[in-house]
Formats: sequence, structure tokens, C-alpha cells
Amino acid sequence: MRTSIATVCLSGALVDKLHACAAAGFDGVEVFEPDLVASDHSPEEIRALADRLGLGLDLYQPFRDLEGVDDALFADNLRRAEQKFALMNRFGIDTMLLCSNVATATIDSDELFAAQLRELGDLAERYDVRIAYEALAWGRYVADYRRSWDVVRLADHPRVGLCLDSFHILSRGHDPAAIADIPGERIFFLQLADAPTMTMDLLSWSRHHRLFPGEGSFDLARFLDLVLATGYDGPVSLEVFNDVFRQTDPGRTALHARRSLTWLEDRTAHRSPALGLRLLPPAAPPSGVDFVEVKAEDTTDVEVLLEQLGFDFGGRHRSKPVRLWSQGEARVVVNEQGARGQLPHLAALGFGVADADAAADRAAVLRAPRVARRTYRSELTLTAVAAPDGTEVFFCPTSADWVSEFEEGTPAAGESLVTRVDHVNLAQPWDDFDEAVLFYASTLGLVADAGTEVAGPRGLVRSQVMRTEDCCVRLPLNVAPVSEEGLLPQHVAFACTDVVALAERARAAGLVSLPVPANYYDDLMARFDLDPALLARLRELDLLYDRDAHGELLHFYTPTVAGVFFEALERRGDYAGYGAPNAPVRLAAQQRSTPQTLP
Ligand SMILES: O=C(O)c1ccc(O)c(O)c1
Ligand SMILES: [Mg+2]
Repeated sequence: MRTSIATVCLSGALVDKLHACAAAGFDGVEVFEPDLVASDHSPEEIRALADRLGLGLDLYQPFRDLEGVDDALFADNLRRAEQKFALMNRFGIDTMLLCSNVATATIDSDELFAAQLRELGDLAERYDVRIAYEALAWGRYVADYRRSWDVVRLADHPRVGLCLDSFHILSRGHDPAAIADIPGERIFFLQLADAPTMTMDLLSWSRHHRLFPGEGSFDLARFLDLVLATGYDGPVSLEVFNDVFRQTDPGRTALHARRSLTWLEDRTAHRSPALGLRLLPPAAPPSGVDFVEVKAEDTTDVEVLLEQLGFDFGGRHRSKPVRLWSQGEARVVVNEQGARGQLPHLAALGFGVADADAAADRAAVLRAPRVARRTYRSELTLTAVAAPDGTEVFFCPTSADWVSEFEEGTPAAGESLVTRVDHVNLAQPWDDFDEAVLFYASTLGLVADAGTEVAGPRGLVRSQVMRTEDCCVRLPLNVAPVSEEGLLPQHVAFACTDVVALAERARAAGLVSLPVPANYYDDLMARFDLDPALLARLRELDLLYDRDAHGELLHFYTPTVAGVFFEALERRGDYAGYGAPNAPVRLAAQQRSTPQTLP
């Protein structure tokens, strides 16, 4: 599969973009005209650079507003086109993207569109270039790929073919099935973009909110499958207009983009093995969260919370300043090694995997950066890669016994009420969010639930749950504002069998849980008509409550220690959510109670 990317996806100058695309492993680029116009490099210089980088210049784009106009305007349009063809010759680019007319078309006639494209085709022939005609979703008359195909078929010119762009087709809810009727050699170019489901005008949605494949809600594996099944063997190119990606480092965005195509190729290969696409090394999704690691120069405050929550002290590591706390299957490692000056934060997550080597191989093909950690003799070495926000993701073979490296533990007095890690909430910097969705989908094979938004005191918090099909791993990702200390508070939620008993016991052990305001309980009563005795217990223990058609959720939060806090929750029945209606109350309470002083 030949991979390409439009320069409009990236930030920086044209030359920086070419370097970034080549380093990320793309085969070619689409040169976006405004990038050239703003560049101080000539087409010949750009061409020479691309040659040196081994990068093809696959498409010149876009040419706008050609067809459906009167003769006088058309003559001027041909003059414009001819200049661009001459420019393309200087570049050595053989294909020009022509967008369907959005602005100047006044005559709605397929015959006229076709005749004008045919004339453009004759001109293109003289310059030995070709035209890829693309129906923009907001085209004046041609806004559907099926109509653009009618026009191209009518034009019947060897220099005139189609450009298919998944955004324009899927954003309008058009069925891509009719792509199967187009001969592959008539498709001159393929552009792919994902996007979140939104209700807004198509142009704004397209120009600001496109995403790389795997980050939105379009079924791009089916789309790519349909296009490749026609016999199309040209570039599979990303064209993602996105305000965030255009502000981030181009080298990083290019790698992120390239990963999305590796992932999509694998997904498409699974759908249609006959296409001969490349599969990723297979790796089963994780079976659970094996451990979470909190790192800081001083982890005392975090350990106090864990003790209050009834965790067993699992001992000190025999060769480094690392301690283990556990309850049920939940394990928290606190690490003070190499953490001078660092406040408590969630540094790593360990996932239980059947085959750690396979998981690492897969991550390597996806070019997830490998994390190097110092290990000591006789210590188990676990492989880890860095998530986009720097969180270290460890692959823990289910057979691995790293717990025995910890010595002189002391079990807690009470019974275990916590059973396991229910979810880990990973707050993301605003510019890492989409990349994180793709990272967890591709490296760990997690699936994305529909995204939501939660109101916090400092604005809306975008949220997206990534999970295994069986919910053994759940990672809600959300965009959160950075705290005054420059940290994004993360949290680990522990599932327990009896959260009321846990809350009572933790309180007796000195925990001052996050205070919940009285107004919240008045509202709960109105919403759910709860048993007054239950409501009194909830109120007394600062427990939050939610209920849906499947079951109930009871939960509470600990105070935040710098960049981390804990939640304890009890799911009753088949409640599968996260208490989203309570999130604004929790966020406001956390805002009120910073800075935190712990007992
Ligand atoms: O938004 C646009 O104008 C635009 C231009 C070129 C494209 O290929 C496209 O999909 C959209
Ligand atoms: Mg396009």
C-alpha cells in the first residue's frame, strides 16, 4: 500500500513538512497549494528535496471552481489551469486535484460539467498531467461522489478521473457501496479522513474537525476495502484538516498520522485477506490492569491514602526505592527512584497480556517509542512503550511474578473489599487527546465508546472511554486543564464489593473523602426517589450515586495528592457507566478543596 499525506495536515513550513513526512515513513505527499505559495523555495528546489528524501510528490491540490460556468468565465478558468499545469511540470507532479465548484457554478448540467472537464483534459494532455475530480460535500451542484462519477464517465477522457475522499462521502451519510461500480483505473486518487460524529455545517466540520483513521466514528476499513477492491493501486493518502494537528510538532504529527494508516491497513486486511495488505503482529487485548505506578520524590501522602483504603503493604522492592500496595487484584506500585523534584503523578500502567513479546512487536511496528528503565540483576524485565502523554505502558505476561521481588510486606487488618482496578482515568493534554485514542486502539486493541462531554468549573471536559470488549480494561480519556502545579490529575478507580463498608472503614482509618455538597443529595432525592435511609448513608459518607436502566453505581473519591487521586466504586446490577452525571459535582468539589492538606 503506497502511503501519502497532504501537507495541509501538518504545521510548519513546506520544507519542514517534507522532512517530517519522510522521517515518519510516508511514500509521498500531496502538495497543498497555499503551502507552496507561502514557501520561499522554488518548485525545483522542493522537487530536489523530495527526491533526496525519497518522497514522491503525488498530487497538486486544490484547483477550485472550474465547471458549470459560462464561456467567458470558463476561458479564464482554463487560463488559470494552464498556469498550474506548467507549475506541476516544474515540480514533476502528474496529478491535479480539482474540487467540484462551490462558488461560481451557475449552470446545473452534467453535460456541461463533462464537456468542460473534457476540455480541461485536452489541455492536461498537452502538459502530460491528469485531473482527479472530487465532489466536495458542499459543492454547489456536485456534492455526491456518485454524481462526480457520472460526470467523469460522461467526460470520457483518459486524463480525467476521480478523487474519492472519505470525508465528503461519509459525512453526508452517503453509502460508499457504489464505489464497487467504479473501475479502479478511473480512480486517480484516494484521500482518507476520519471524523467525530457532529451536527454542524459540513464545511466547518471538514475544515476543523477531521481526524486520522481510528480516531473518529467513520468505518474506514470498509471504505478502504471498497476502494482497493476496485483494483485502485494509487496512493492511500491522509487529508486531515484539524486545528490541533496544525499546531503541534510536525514530526510528531506525521508519526501519529503514519500510525493511523498502519492500523487501518491491518483492520482492512482482517476484513479482506485477499487484498494482500499487511497485518500487524497479532496481539490479544489485555486481560486486565496488572498494576498502576505512582511516582514522586516523596510518595508518603499517596501511601497514607492507600492504607486508609485498606490496602495491604506488599513490601519494599529488594533493590530500589519502590514499594507495593495491593488489595484483591488491585496493585499500586509507588516509586521514588529517579523522582527528585517530582510531585506524585501516575507514571505507568501495567497491562496483563498473554504474550508480551507479541504485544511489544506490535507496538514496535506501530512505532510506539520504547521506554528504557534501569533494571537490576535477577529482576524481571518488562517491556514498556510510551503513550503520547508520556505515561509508560508495560506489557506484563500473565505468568510473570514480579510481586515476589517485594519483601517484608504487612497485610492490612480488615478483609479485602477492593477486588480490582475498575478503570484508570487518564487526563490528556488538549493536543494529545486524539493521538491517545489511536495509541490505545492500535497498540492494545482497545475499542472506543462514543465520546461525551462533561461540564466542569473550568469548562467542558471532553471524554472518551477506551476499553476491551469485555470491559476488563477501561480507560476513560479526557481533556483536562492543567493544575497550578502544572499537573493533569489522573485517577485510579477501584472496584469493591461493598463501598459503604469501605467508606466507613476508610473514615475510621482517618480518610477525609472528597466532600459532597448538600444540594447534590436534595437533587438525588428528586431524581431517584431513594429510600431515605440509603440517602442518609450516602450523605453521611459523601457517597455519590447514579442509576440507569441496567443498575446502580455508588462511589466516593479521595482527596487529590498533586497529580493523582483514587476512587472506590461499587457497581450493582449491570451498571456499565462511570457516574458521568456526578462528574460536574466531583470537579467542582475538587476545585473547592485545592490546595489539599492531608491528615
Ligand atoms: O475544504 C476544502 O476546500 C477542500 C479542499 C481540497 C480537498 O481535497 C478537500 O477535501 C477539501
Ligand atoms: Mg479531499
